[in-house]
Amino acid sequence: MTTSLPRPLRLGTRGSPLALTQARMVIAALRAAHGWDEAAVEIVAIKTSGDRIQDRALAEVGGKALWTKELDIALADGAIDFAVHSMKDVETIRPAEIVIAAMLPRADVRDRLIGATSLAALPQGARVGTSSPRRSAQVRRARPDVGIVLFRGNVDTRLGKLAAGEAEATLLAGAGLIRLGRDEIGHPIPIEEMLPAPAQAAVGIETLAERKDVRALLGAIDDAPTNACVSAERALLAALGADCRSPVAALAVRSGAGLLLRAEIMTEDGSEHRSGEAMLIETGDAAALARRLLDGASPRLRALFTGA
Ligand SMILES: NCc1[nH]cc(CCC(=O)O)c1CC(=O)O
Repeated sequence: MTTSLPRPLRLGTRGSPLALTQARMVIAALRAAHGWDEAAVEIVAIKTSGDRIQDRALAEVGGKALWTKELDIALADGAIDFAVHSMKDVETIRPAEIVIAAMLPRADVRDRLIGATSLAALPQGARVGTSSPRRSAQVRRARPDVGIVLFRGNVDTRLGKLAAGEAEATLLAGAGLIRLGRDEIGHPIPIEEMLPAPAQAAVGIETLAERKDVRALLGAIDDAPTNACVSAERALLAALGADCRSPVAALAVRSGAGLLLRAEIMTEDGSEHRSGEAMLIETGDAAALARRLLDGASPRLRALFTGA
């Protein structure tokens, strides 16, 4: 490490078990890439607004930057050198002074159903616990008889609610379960049946644009294919003008030399739905897909978005 860098480097993260696990994965990757010792990076856990609000759907709270604001401030203040996030929780539009410097290799992108082996196997009229407008829409589309109940909190809180009988089933990202060492939990839902959230299963690292030294160190652990796919999904979100209230699913995968982007917009009750896909050849192709989805949407579906 050069002398201009603080030692230890301070890694900012939320304090949830998943966030801390992801932070340790980043430290392990940095140590392997740079040959650092154990003391090179220190974890600074910071509570975000999203961690404090447990009783309402986040979409209802409607606040901006629920999972990042406090970490953004810590970056700006120099209290931390970089921040680790689940990319799924990072707003589409970031402050100009912050850059996404690296992403770890993406994990399994699929959602998992816990409590039944498949959506089709859910009992008639079952309750499914989720706070995600996307998951609600996808479940209701496949199973209009199913009721949605609000489930928030970290993985253990949600599993606790399920065990307490507050719902017959719940949905969680497989990536989180795998990273937490809970790979035995739940049944993966094929992406044809439930396209994941944009940026699901990707861990990103942000720092200040002006911290060239830190950006270079982080760049060494960037997984370029993950970064390209997640960036395409985020470009689609930006073009849609999606916010946390807009049910959107999107997944880019490598296809030949390029990327194939699949996307879906829907109303939360699952009654309206549009999906499409595009090979991404040029900059702007993700935005063109967004426009195509919105152009064919009903006024009610289009009203959930502000873009294109
Ligand atoms: N919104 C919460 C959140 N943010 C990231 C993950 C899981 C890990 C990931 O997708 O990277 C989760 C929980 C979940 O959706 O089950």
